[in-house]
Amino acid sequence: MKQKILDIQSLKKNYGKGSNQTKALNGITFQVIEGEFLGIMGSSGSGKTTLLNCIATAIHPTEGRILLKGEDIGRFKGRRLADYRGKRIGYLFQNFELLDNLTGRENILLPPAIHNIPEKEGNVRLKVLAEYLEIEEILDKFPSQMSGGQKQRVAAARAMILTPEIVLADEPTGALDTKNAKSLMEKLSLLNQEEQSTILMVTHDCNAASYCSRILFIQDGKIFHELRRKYPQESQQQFYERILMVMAQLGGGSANVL
Ligand SMILES: Nc1ncnc2c1ncn2[C@@H]1O[C@H](COP(=O)(O)OP(=O)(O)OP(=O)(O)O)[C@@H](O)[C@H]1O
Repeated sequence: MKQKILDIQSLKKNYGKGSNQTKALNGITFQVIEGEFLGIMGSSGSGKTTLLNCIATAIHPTEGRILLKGEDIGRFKGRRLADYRGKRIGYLFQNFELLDNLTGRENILLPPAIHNIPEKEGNVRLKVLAEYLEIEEILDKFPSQMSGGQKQRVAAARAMILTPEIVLADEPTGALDTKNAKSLMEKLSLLNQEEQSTILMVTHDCNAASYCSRILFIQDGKIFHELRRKYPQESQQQFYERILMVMAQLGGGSANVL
């Protein structure tokens, strides 16, 4: 039986006070299972980034709990909190966030260096990831010498170098053209299948979402709908079409993705 990695329980987040208050998250409950590739979709302002920021411990929820393998992340302090942020979760940002003065290899090997992981161990993992992500040829280039797609694949290797329990991806295809977005999604999907890496991805992009095994749609801080890819009978194209239909119902901000 697969393990529950993340357990989000009745999560609420309010910004501001009184009449100026925004209920960004208004009671969100869901679980992420080991090896799952879960997408979070919703129109602009629906609460997706707030949710990701709560999981990343960048902000504190107003109410509710987030458990990682049964441990309440809201109680993590000091070393445990640093381990959670630095090792137990991996983060993939829309704008790559690579350090410009380091090569691809150095960027990827930064997390193991920070966490005192033996160099050999980091290099072994790097080799595996570089092959999956097809970045062997660009490891010694600087970010300024890479294309957007290459930067994001290097950033993906950095997010996964310490084999985190879950990878949080915030609009990872947002700054990529269609071809590079497809290539990135194929590689993330491969890593998800081959290594059973658990991925939680926020996206506006219906194409990117069609690589997920399940999608939660958020509206006004609540879960509005859930779609699950039907294996093996449903093709990715059929899943994509079902995603489009839900996004059309969500209206508003979704219009620009259709
Ligand atoms: N720091 C903040 N202070 C006040 N209100 C905020 C803050 N951050 C977000 N909000 C509000 O909370 C709601 C949810 O915002 P959030 O950024 O989580 O949405 P989102 O779904 O990620 O949107 P987008 O797709 O545009 O990035 C919005 O109404 C937003 O204006």
